[in-house]
Amino acid sequence: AVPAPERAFTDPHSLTSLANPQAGPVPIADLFFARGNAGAAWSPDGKQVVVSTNLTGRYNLWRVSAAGSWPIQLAQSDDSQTGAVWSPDGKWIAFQSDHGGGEIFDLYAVPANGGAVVDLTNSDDISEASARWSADGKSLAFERKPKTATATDIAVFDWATRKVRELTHEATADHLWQLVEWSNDGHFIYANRINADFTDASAWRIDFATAKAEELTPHKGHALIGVSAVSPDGKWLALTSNARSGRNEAALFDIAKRNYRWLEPSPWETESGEFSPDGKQLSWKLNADGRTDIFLYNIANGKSEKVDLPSGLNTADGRSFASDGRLLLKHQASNTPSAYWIVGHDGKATQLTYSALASLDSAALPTAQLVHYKSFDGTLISAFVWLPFNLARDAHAPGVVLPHGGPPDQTVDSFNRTATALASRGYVCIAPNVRGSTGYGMAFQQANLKDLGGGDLQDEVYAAKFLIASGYVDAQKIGMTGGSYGGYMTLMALAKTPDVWAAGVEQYGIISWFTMSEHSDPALSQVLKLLLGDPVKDKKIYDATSPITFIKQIRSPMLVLQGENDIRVPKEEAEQVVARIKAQGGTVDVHYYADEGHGFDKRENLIDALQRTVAWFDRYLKGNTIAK
Ligand SMILES: CSCC[C@H](NC=O)C(=O)N[C@@H](Cc1ccccc1)C(=O)O
Repeated sequence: AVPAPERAFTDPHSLTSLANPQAGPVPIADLFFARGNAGAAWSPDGKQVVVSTNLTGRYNLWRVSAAGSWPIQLAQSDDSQTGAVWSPDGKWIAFQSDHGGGEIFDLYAVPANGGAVVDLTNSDDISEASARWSADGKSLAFERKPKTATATDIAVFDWATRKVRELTHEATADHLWQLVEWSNDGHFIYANRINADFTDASAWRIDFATAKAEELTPHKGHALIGVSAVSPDGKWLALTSNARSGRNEAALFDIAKRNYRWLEPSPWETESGEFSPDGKQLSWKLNADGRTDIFLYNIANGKSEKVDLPSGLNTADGRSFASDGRLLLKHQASNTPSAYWIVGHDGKATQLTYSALASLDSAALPTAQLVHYKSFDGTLISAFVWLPFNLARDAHAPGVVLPHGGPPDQTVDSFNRTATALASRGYVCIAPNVRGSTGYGMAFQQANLKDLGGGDLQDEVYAAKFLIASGYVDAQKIGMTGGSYGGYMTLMALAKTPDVWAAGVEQYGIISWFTMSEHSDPALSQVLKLLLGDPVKDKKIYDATSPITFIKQIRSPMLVLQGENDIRVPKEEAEQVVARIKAQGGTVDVHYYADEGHGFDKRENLIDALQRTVAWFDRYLKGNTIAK
């Protein structure tokens, strides 16, 4: 068994469908009129907040009074506007935007009181993103990646001259730089240098004047050590490191003495956040099996207090402290769409934004419950299960397994529109955190290395078995759907374990790691070398882990959904899936979304993709030809 935190095993028979006279199929469009939130930032005076939200069906910037007000749209575009940061003089908001999901971002700025948007970097072949203002407002540090480069570097934009100066020049092909923030005195920029498969990282300090970069956390072997903030007096770093236990742990790091003060012991992963403006507190996050809470650590007495928000997924988008110490946090849960909350000096949390359609009553929405089951080799797997209301335990219900992307990622207790749509229509859904997922320590995260679609696929199969063992689900009516690595898993599942699955919906999934290494973004081709080895020397591994090797065995109907501009899993993958299944006489359908990249962003496409998914499962798992 792969080592991971201890959890109690769940008897599948203990799952019990609740009676709920209010329950019924949630209209799919309503789920996407529950708007999303893609980042928020305080104004320097703490009176206003800028939010990236899709109130219009597009992620644009909106300004809202921190005391609560009707939101005012600052900028409009068909393309998503994210990463908003307010200039220190309060006059400008810088942000990033790409074209049609193609991930080649420019940096833009919009006057905070309204006015024309300025394209700051205006470069078609270089991506500029994640801007951070220097405290004097004269410079913006940002992450820079030319389209054909393997590495992301750090550069600075001079506000007065509009000139860009590159600070780092990554020499290896398999490392990238992640910008964190400036020191208050403007002398340094803090950043993380990370290897492309996210198994090794170190905190660095870059001298703004000379561009000299110094590694602050050198270490032997592989360890993930990342800085998330620097204290206002420049003495401490907020660090997250797995060097001590193999699990991410939040720590304070004394820059002069180069030593650690670990915050709170926990069997679960913890992550450092930001310092309060007075430097007395550090925020940190506890991730207990996919449910997260924010805590405030008092640096003087070493005690932590939990921020009082409802249970679920409580997160900080970065830059969450206002200048007077109030906190801006995001809360969501499986039956609650995300919203921003402000935590006052008295610790009381007040909801700032309301994004759900009034008709989406949490009490009528299926809620996810956390379960734990044993996989083929005894490894304990955590999963969220959505059990429909009013369901008879008669082994008649269809079931759907929802694999996540990554592979290093985690299904968390978020508002999951796919699971809600399906569970409200009688599908029992399960979203497992299979080996390879984050959140359970590095040994667990690396347990699918060079074995993609091996042990991790078996963990998905055991998720299906868990549903069947509950007594609710018909073993002949199990489907799978997921995006990216989740799409890969769907292809691998229907091809390698065809007896288990009656239908699949693969969204921008990978059919061949060989063609991926030719067509994917150069940075991701490097990732493949770390995950699988060299495509020529390690051909056997590439063959054994590519769905195309097993595609002849696919028997169940497959729906393919793909963005035209995806640079991570390019359209060639979807085209091969369709061509191969058609050629062997199988059932396959496909829909390509123009102006979409890796995942769908535009409301009409999100609605369309979920409607097609539900219709596919209604047809092939329930035997209905018309979707409701
Ligand atoms: C160490 S995996 C890094 C790849 C990246 N992960 C996180 O964002 C990613 O884009 N993953 C894709 C799938 C993929 C994996 C490897 C190479 C290309 C694509 C995903 O979103 O699941």
